[in-house]
Amino acid sequence: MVSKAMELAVTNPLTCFTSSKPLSNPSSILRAFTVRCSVSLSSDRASTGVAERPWKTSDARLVLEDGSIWRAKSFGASGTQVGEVVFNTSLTGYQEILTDPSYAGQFVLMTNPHIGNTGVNFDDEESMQCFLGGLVIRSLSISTSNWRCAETLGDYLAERNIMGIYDVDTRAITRRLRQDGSLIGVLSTEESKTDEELLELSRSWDIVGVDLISGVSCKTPYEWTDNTKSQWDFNANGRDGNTFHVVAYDFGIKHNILRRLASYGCKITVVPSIWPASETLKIKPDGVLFSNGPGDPSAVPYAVETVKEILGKLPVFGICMGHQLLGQALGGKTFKMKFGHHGGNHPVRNLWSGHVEISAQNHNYAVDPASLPEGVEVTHVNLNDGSCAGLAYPAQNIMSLQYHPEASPGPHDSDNAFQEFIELMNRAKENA
Ligand SMILES: NC(=O)CC[C@H](N)C(=O)O
Repeated sequence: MVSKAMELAVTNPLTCFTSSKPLSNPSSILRAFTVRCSVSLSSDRASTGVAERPWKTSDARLVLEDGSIWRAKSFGASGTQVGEVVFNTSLTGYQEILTDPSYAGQFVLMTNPHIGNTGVNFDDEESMQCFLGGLVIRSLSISTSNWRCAETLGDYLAERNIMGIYDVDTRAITRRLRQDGSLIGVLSTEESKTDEELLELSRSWDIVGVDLISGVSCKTPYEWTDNTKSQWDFNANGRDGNTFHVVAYDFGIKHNILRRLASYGCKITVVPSIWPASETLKIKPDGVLFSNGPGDPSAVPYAVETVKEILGKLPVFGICMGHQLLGQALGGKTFKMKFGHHGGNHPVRNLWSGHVEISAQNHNYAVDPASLPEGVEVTHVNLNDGSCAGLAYPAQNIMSLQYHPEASPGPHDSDNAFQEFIELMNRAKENA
């Protein structure tokens, strides 16, 4: 009997099924063997050292809330997981993406079809954990070839209990997300679960209105001392060597924000998302950074209150979630975008300098500039859709960016934003 979800999927022209039936044509068997044998070699290698079967058949499903069912092959962890599917257009840097806490609750679909070729190493992590819901890719590399590779991507995900699927039509899913907007999906390797059950799960879960930052923030304050390692450091000219003390609110902070601040000479105290503003003011830092973080910025009013209490008293810099919280604290509103911006190739115009930066982005929400009060300036605009990409309120030493000057992964065009924050702190110090 054809299930309801199957029926929906069959009637939907974009729905993709990968056959798990044995192939009858000998030349296609040979083709399948040559292509897939190596995949199973790489994923089976870790556990047994030998390939157990010549090719892997589809053993996983991605069920989207629109009723479409995408058959795929699993790697990493197995089980059933629900999340919001977003697509990321970065060509490189999957490990930084996997460890970006802002992806909590989301499945990241990489539009670059070839993933896993550099394996993973332990230097490129953006946090101590993978918080994302799962990884969706077209093709899992059959080998890893990088001098820093310490482990295969599949083993890394399995150890961290993160599900991955490959051999799925990521272009078709991306086109659907662009057309209909981000969709909730369920990834499952459990044959015992029916399509209807998975569809029901996808339709009963939501990411809007949920506080996700409390699940990824540190629990106690700590000092950060590492800077960008000398072999990777760039843009070192022009740093004035002054030391500024920055309190960084960890709403899911990426390590490269901390590395870049340290490289610019900052001494950094990282504090949890619920750290009271009064405690920050007591420390008397030179400036405050409000970090990136996952989820709906309008679902964390306590963080907006903290930002409000600090505004006007110290120079502040907001990045992504931090920018959205600042927008709200200044009286503005945030809204959910259709499918957001996720990738390392987003053009942004700096309205003050006129320069265009190619930027790294990862957000599903944005600040509505029309909701902002007089005096607050939109400083940067995303050139793909005209959305607000940066704000400033010079009278109160406030600056913020919707995107990622720390990149990681992504181009370094926007690194100068850290220098601007240094100058903001410098001016405030001189005028004090
Ligand atoms: N990278 C981030 O800080 C993400 C911000 C916010 N959670 C969004 O999705 O819009």
